Amino acid sequence: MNDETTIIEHAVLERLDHVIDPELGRSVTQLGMIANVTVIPTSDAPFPAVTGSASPALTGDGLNDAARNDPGTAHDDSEDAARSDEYGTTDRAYDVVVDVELTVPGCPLSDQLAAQIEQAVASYPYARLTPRINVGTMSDEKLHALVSDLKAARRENPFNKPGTKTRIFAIASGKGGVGKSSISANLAATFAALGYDTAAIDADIYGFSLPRLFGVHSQPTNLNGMLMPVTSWGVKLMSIGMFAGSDRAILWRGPRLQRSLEQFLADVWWGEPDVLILDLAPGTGDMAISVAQALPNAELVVVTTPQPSASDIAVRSGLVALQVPMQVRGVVENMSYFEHAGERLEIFGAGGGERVSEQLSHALGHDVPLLARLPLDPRIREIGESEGRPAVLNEDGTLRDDDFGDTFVRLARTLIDAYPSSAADDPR
Ligand SMILES: Nc1ncnc2c1ncn2[C@@H]1O[C@H](COP(=O)(O)OP(=O)(O)OP(=O)(O)O)[C@@H](O)[C@H]1O
Repeated sequence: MNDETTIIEHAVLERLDHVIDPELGRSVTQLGMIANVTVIPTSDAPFPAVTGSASPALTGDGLNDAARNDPGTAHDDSEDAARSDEYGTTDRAYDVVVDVELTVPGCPLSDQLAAQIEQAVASYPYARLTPRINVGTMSDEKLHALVSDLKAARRENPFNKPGTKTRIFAIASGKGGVGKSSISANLAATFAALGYDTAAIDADIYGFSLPRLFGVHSQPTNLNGMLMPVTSWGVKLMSIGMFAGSDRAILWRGPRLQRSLEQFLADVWWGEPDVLILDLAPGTGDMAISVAQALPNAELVVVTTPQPSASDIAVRSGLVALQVPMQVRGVVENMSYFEHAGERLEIFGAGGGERVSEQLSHALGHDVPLLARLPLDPRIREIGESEGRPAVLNEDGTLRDDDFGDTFVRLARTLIDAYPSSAADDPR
């Protein structure tokens, strides 16, 4: 190996530092996924070049100008320029063989990663580099070490650590069928579309809905016992429903379903999302207590429909905050009205959201506002359940530019922009 190939090899490795594994959120070099980089002069290229010749890269008409300007391959060009001055490399051509080791064989994101690595290699501006990517799989030993590292890193940054940046919104309802899952899915999709790194957990173990609402049919990747959430519509998702029917579900879950939330938190690689949405099981039961224990920072949002039969029990789901350290952020009234010929018909009556808001404010001693009222709209069911897309999104994943979209954007911003009113002086 001559000096120049060594320099290019280092430059390629530096560029690969900027290639981020989409699932693990770390660079492929940091994860040990680059087993080897070999730089070989291409046989039919002019070699060696005349040292000190004018460099096309430096005069602005060089190779890969577009790639140089790509922020994804941001790099300290002054160092490269010095190298180019020294070696005059711009008319040289090399094959760059990159041996990539994936964490699991047949990783669904391997094509995406390979393309990013190719782009990073080809973006080197001072020589013509032809990437040759060999994709393999990590040895069990290496994978074991990587997963141990990740687990250690995760322990340093759990969701319940004071000062964690992740805001956790737990969506609760007194009874089933009021739209808690639909609201969880649409709220998560809204946060993601607004640019927040967003995760969602289906904590409704027996009545899971999120896979269907997000059109997820795949299973999470299992990295030696650590699971990667499945990303859909920009949201990192985890649900027991992704395992239904598989042997792995039974093995992983065991008989202790009530401890599922802790397992979702402990066994899944979440990184550090800005927002975590929890779709709780209906009722006032064990799951809310589990959430409060595992995630004391969680903020509860209570969903109700307008009729008293729903709102009375919704109040009880909020009163759980009297027993456990959990902040109740507000109330969302769903199926509030149906718009027909310009008129708002209150099919399920009126006032449920306000009643829940007033009663919880009174009982908890701080303001529990009515945050939003959502219409009864058949598209919520049709798009969510049949098409596997949260109805707040257009087909291209952008937010709907109408009342429905605006309501969710306002709800998301209200939740994220303000901290719970009583958090600062809550002695718990
Ligand atoms: N605003 C709405 N307009 C029309 N249909 C809605 C609306 N909100 C929810 N739905 C539909 O109502 C049904 C129940 O909604 P969803 O599953 O979200 O409720 P849930 O409270 O999570 O119920 P469960 O806890 O039983 O899963 C679904 O078919 C859903 O598509």
